[in-house]
Amino acid sequence: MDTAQGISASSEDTAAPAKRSRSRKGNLGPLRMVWREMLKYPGWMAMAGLALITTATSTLAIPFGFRQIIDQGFAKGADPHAIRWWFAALLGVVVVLAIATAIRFYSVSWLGERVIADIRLRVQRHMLTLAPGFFEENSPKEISSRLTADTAIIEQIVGTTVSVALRNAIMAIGGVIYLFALEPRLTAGLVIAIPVVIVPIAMFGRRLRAVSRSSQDRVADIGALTGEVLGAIKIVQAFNQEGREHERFAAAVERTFDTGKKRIFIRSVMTAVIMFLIFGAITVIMWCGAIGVAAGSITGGTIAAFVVTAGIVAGAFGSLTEVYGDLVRGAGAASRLAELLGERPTIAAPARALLLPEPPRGKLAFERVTFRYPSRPDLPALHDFNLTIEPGETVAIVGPSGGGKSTLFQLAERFYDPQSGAIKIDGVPLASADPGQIRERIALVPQEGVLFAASARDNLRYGNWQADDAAIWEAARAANAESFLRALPQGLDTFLGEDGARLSGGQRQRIAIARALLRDVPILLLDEATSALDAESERLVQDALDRLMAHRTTLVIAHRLATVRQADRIIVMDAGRIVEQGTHDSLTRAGGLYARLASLQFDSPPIIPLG
Ligand SMILES: Nc1ncnc2c1ncn2[C@@H]1O[C@H](COP(=O)(O)OP(=O)(O)OP(=O)(O)O)[C@@H](O)[C@H]1O
Repeated sequence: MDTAQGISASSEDTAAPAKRSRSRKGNLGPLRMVWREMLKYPGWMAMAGLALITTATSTLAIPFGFRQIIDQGFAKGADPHAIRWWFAALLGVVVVLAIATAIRFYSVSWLGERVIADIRLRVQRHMLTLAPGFFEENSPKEISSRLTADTAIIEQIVGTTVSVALRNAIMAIGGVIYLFALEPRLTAGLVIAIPVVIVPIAMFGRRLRAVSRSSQDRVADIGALTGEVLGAIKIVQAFNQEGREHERFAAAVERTFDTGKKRIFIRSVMTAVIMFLIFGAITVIMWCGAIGVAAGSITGGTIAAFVVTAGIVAGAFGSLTEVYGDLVRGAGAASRLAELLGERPTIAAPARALLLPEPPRGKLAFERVTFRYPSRPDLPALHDFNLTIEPGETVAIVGPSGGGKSTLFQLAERFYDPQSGAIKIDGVPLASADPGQIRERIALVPQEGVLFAASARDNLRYGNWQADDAAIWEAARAANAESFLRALPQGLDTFLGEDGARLSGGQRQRIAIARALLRDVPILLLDEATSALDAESERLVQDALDRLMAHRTTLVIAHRLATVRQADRIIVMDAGRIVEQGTHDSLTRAGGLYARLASLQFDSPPIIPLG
């Protein structure tokens, strides 16, 4: 019974995270990585190994003790002293078994938890070194699932499967030897019976696993659908689509129910078959044994010991049939994690990185830069592009959507390397410098102020963790963020929530500006927000930006008239090239692309060509 439950339950349990690991069947090689991680903890491995051997041997000692007790303890006129001794010994074995089981469970699970903690740390640290381009081809969602689902599979391998395999192998081998010693003829019969029991169980197990897997997929569909619909609740309600969304959800739920029904049906049949096979086998053994007892060739104790040991052996074989499948799943998970770890960063410091000159001047130059995004090799985002921005100069970039404005920022930060040409900071080509040092000199203020799910304080000093509260408030004041920050319920300790959902767009921008002010670097890359702010917010943001840009080299993707008016130079970009440059007045007079764009974009006050 135990075995039946054990096998059917584990067939289903192990199927839970199996969804993503159907590839690379039969290849256990990738598990070497997991083994290497385990070898870092030899003490724990030794303890787990010792406890494993102890539990397996003491489990086998129990039927041996039973036999002695039944044959000697229950016999008429048995020696009470001997009875006491045998029972005490049996209790002793049980105590050892209990303690060793606890130690085995703790040490093996500890190893499982530790190994996945180490793998997660390694993968995350490695991911942070990869260039952003990698995450365009490999979705962060997929990677995060590798960090959770795949590591959970490995945890199961280390924390359960390996221990189950070793313990059951010891018990199966030891048990069969003991059975032969007990009753060679009955054992021979049993050895023939074992496959009769195991093969159908294994077959059912496989079928059940497949169905469980699709059951998991259906559950995942429900999760995805819920996330999608609730995430867009305003659109759903605004378009009166509640009924339709409920129908879609109902269909997904019913599909899940149908697969669930299939799964529980297989499991019910499987339980019946397993019960019949196991109890049938026990009955047959007992029957043969009873004949032996009647003939006086076997004792009652031997029969008892035989049945208990046979149960243990059958259970052990049953568990071993599960192990291989688990190991294959684990190998799939390990290979996906190893793939991530094997990914080489495309952007890295050269062996001998040039140091940027001190003190920083803040000169930024693009020299004959041609660049295509790796995923769009046919389309040059920048084409033989030349631009030099002198220290302290403010250059505004304008141009139609897709013209290559944001690409300039991507390259200045060295998120990508151009196919030809060079980008230089203070005369040093970025490719020859350490990306860490380059980025120490640049502050990026994106269009949408990116906020982390953390306190206001941590959001402000992101990138300058040494900043104390006085410095934070000073930056907040300069960024016109002080008053709303002071009004937050717990001041700087207020949790800003995921995506800073508790702040308005203008407030988020001012936090991003304060963050850049706190970093106090010579080069500023500023992507002005396109979203319209009300007049008061606009004034506050503009005022904050003026302070931020003062004395810094600034490259600004401009969306406001005030910005282009103040810029030392305006660059007009189209299709990856500079098509015009000059000041607002000169470009407006020229009546080219800028004049056209400006009249569409900067609606207040209207631009009247001066020419
Ligand atoms: N990550 C990317 N992968 C592939 N192509 C890209 C990527 N980012 C931008 N592009 C392409 O490169 C070209 C330049 O894009 P870029 O984002 O620099 O334009 P932009 O001027 O900033 O546009 P917008 O004003 O709409 O933000 C476009 O054709 C765009 O489709």
